[in-house]
Amino acid sequence: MLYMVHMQVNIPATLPRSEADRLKAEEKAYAQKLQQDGTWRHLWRIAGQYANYSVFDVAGNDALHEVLSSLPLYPYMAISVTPLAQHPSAIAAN
Ligand SMILES: O=C(O)C[C@H]1C=CC(=O)O1
Repeated sequence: MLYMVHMQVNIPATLPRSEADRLKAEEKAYAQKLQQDGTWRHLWRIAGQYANYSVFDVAGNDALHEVLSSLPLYPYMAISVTPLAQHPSAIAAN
């Protein structure tokens, strides 16, 4: 199943820079692994925001929750999820 996910990152100013940098590096490595294995299909920065729109391809709600809650930056994210269905006028099979 495909899900569009909006992630807004809110790292508190009280978190030490070294810890924030470590979490960002771990997040990048994990995000790239998930892109390589096809789970994280799209990752787009929202211009002007520390936020992204992503598309995930996972088995269902529980699998999506497992992936999202495993993200290193998860404790500092506000996440919203939109399930996607096929559009009858789409010419591409997704
Ligand atoms: O930067 C972000 O949007 C948050 C998160 C998503 C991928 C990644 O590397 O960090």
